[in-house]
Parts: sequence; C-alpha cells; structure tokens
Amino acid sequence: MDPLLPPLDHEELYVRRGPRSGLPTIVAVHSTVLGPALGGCRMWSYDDPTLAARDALRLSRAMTYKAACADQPLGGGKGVIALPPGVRPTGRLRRDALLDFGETVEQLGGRYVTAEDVGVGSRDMPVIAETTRSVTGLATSRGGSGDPSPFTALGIEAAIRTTCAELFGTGSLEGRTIAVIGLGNVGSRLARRLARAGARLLLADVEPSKRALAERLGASWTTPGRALTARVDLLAPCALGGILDETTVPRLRCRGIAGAANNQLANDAVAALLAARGILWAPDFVINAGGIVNIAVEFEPGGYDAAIARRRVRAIGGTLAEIFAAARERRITPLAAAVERGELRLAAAQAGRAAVARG
Ligand SMILES: NC(=O)c1ccc[n+]([C@@H]2O[C@H](COP(=O)([O-])OP(=O)(O)OC[C@H]3O[C@@H](n4cnc5c(N)ncnc54)[C@H](O)[C@@H]3O)[C@@H](O)[C@H]2O)c1
Repeated sequence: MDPLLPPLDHEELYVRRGPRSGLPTIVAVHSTVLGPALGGCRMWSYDDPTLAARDALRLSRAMTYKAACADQPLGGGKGVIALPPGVRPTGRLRRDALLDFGETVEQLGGRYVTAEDVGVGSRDMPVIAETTRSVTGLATSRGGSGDPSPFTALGIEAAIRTTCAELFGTGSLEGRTIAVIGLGNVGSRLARRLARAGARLLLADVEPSKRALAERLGASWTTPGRALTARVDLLAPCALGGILDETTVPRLRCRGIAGAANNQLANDAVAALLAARGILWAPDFVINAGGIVNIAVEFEPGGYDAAIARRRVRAIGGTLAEIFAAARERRITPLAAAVERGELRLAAAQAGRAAVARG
C-alpha cells in the first residue's frame, strides 16, 4: 500500500470488484461512533486502484470530523468507483458501475450511507438506489433532500457573517468587499446571496462564460489569480482545494477567508502562517457542512423537511463563532480549535458507548 496513507484508524475498508462492470468499487468507513458513516461516491480515474483506496481512506476520515463539528448524528465514510485512466463511463458501463457500487454499499448493512460526489450526479443516484437502500440525496419528489448546493451556500453565507462579526464587530454584509473564486453550483448561489445582502463583489472563475453572472449582479470580474491577492475584506474560495500554501499566503491582502472549497490548506501548517499574518481562516470542513446537515434531515422520523434543514444549516454560523472564541481564548488556530471540537465530541460518544457496553 501507499506509504503516504493516513493513520489507519478506520473501522472498515471494503474493496469489491463489480461483477457487471469489472471495476473496483471501494467503501471506507472511518467511524460510526456518532452514527452511520455518510459520504459521497466519487467516480474518478486513477493510475492505480490502490490510489483510489487511499482517497477513500483519506476522505472518509475528513467526513468524520465534518459531521462531528456540525453536531450531526453521522459518522464518516466515502465510496469510490475506480476508473482506469482516460475512461469516462456512459450508457451501459455507467449503469453497471453504479449498480455494482450500490450492491457493495448494501453489503455494509447500513453502516455506510452514500451520496453524490465528484463524477456522480443527481441522475446517478436513482440507479444506485436500485441495488441499495443506503442512499441519500434523491430528488425531493422521491422523499430525498435533493441538490445539496443551495444549503452549502446558505451555510457559507452564515459563516461569512460570523467571520465579519469576529473581524469587524458586525455581521452585516452591507458594503463589505468580498472576492468569490469559483462560480459553480455553490459559488454562484453564494454570490447571489451576498449581492442581495449588500456586499460589493469581486468574482472570478476559469470559465469565461461565468462573467455574465458578474454583470447580472453588478459585480466586478477578474482572473482567479488576481482575486486571490485582491485587497478585500473577505475571500471566499469556492473552486478547488489547495489554494492556500507557503507561496500564496504571503501575497494575500484580505482580512479573512471563508469559502466552500474542500481542503483549502495545502497542509495543516498553513493554518499557522495565516494566523501569523493576522488573517482569520474559517475552517472549510466546519463551514461547508450545509450539504450533510441537509442530508441528515432525511433520517428524521418525520422524513425530510427543507425548513428544518435551513434552520440547522444557519446554525453553522454559531458553531463557527464558538470555534473562533475557543481559538482566541486559548491562542490556537481556528483549525486546531475545530479539530479539538470534533475529537471531544467523538471521545464523549465513545465513552458513552463503553459505558453502555459495561452495563
Ligand atoms: N456542492 C456542494 O454542496 C459542496 C459541499 C461541500 C463542499 N463543496 C466544495 O465546494 C467547492 C465547489 O463545489 P461546487 O459544487 O460548486 O463545484 P462546481 O464544480 O459546480 O463548481 C466549481 C467552479 O469552479 C470553477 N473553477 C475550477 N477551477 C478553478 C480555478 N482554478 N479557479 C477558479 N475557478 C475554478 C469551475 O469553472 C466551476 O465554475 C468544491 O471544492 C467542493 O468540493 C461543495
């Protein structure tokens, strides 16, 4: 196995070759201490299937912390359908791969619950549901919670308000300058919300057609590189991960960062670099939890209810305020405070389990 594997503190790693597609289907369950392990299914090309297993192990661990920090009754898991390089399955092969993956999920007996992720869209979920009951994110017409992006954008807006309150003493966005990088499912919705709240926006995407949104919102348009180093109150990275590293952080001119992109820090040490520059970073895995908070409402006895989901997603702002307060009081980074919060919640649940087992 890969020497760069994360600590193997997982509960399960299940690898099964799909009998229909011949493709490796993989599920990693990092933790079920807080509840069934939730995590999307990623259908992606890998040079080697062991790299797909590594991805599943790494991402499932991150899901445990995301759910724990969001106080959700969920554990962390991840699914992968490993494609050979250059393969983009369509038609029969795609359907076979999804049915195979569903069967793999079903064999875990509810310990893992799947959802959408990179390479798997809303049209794929009903196919997966043909071979497993452990599937979320189906259309609202089928009793599911539907597209998570609006809820993720709502949670990021709440987090941006909290970050402004911490930095400027008010959560009002009227007149705040905010750069949003990446105008996809989440970033475009976030930009509309921020514009409605009176923020002055600088928008950027690698896709030139997104400029039309900037024009519609009366926002400025620039390149992603310029947006990253613009003099603004806040930066909201909503594209790819890894944009904050040893070379970009010294060039930043924002006061705070709060965005949807996963894995924004190239490595954990970057959190200290940001703190040293006086830039307040809202931990990505805390504030982009709107999607899973929304999905968790599917497990309620009364079934899915969008109003309950919206209320719970807005609470991400309060969670972030507590993390900022802990970081301030204990002179640690918001990243350290968030990880600690997740670990405390897991330890408490584990202690509860042990007490029940002892009778
Ligand atoms: N969709 C959700 O509910 C959700 C939930 C949690 C986290 N996230 C994370 O948020 C981020 C955005 O998710 P999404 O669903 O909006 O994705 P998306 O694919 O819909 O949008 C991504 C956008 O970023 C643009 N982009 C790509 N590379 C770029 C670059 N180098 N610079 C600037 N723009 C670039 C793309 O053109 C696209 O418009 C991802 O990191 C995702 O993992 C999304």
